[in-house]
Amino acid sequence: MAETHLHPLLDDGIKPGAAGFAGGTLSCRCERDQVKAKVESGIAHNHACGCTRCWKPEGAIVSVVAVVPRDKLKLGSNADKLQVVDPTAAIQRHACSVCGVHLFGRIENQDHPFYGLDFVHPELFAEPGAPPPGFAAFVSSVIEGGVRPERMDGIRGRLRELGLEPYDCLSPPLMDAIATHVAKQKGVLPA
Ligand SMILES: N[C@@H](CCC(=O)N[C@@H](CS)C(=O)NCC(=O)O)C(=O)O
Ligand SMILES: [Zn+2]
Ligand SMILES: [Zn+2]
Repeated sequence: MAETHLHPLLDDGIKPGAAGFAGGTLSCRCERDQVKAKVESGIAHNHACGCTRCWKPEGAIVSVVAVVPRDKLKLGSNADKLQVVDPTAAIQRHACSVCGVHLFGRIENQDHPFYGLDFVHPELFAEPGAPPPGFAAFVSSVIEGGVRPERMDGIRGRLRELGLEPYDCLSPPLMDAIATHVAKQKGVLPA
């Protein structure tokens, strides 16, 4: 059977991050006039995402995406090239209108469980050492991106081999965090 290529950051095995990784500069992939943003923080919840909305490099089956506090992300040069991909989505993905890379995704709805966090793709950091992904989310969604359903056993098997437990939504701790937020909003749990 053909090898399963998931993403350039995953295909050769997952490399550990550097202890002191504290963010750096994200760049789009234009040959010139790159859009840049500075992240003055480490990343959290790094994971592979199989959904159709997250940016992935050409040929990848999954994206790799993590979060940073939104107040730690500062836009830099050529930010005027950014466009919001889908203004109706919960995550407003700011994409370079020339190369298509999503520089960051932002949640503007203050009631959203993940409000305050921006989504970033760690492979866009100039600096090495970002902590590696720890699980895989929205794995069944790769079918919506055109992957044949017969490949799913191979894809989930490869993710497990890499130590990335595959989930078809988010991981249990993140699903619990979302449910807790909703329960507090509804008043069934104390705020
Ligand atoms: N099956 C859908 C799932 C999309 C989805 O729900 N993506 C998740 C993970 S990134 C999400 O939180 N999306 C919110 C958003 O895109 O605004 C697809 O693949 O398009
Ligand atoms: Zn670009
Ligand atoms: Zn996604």
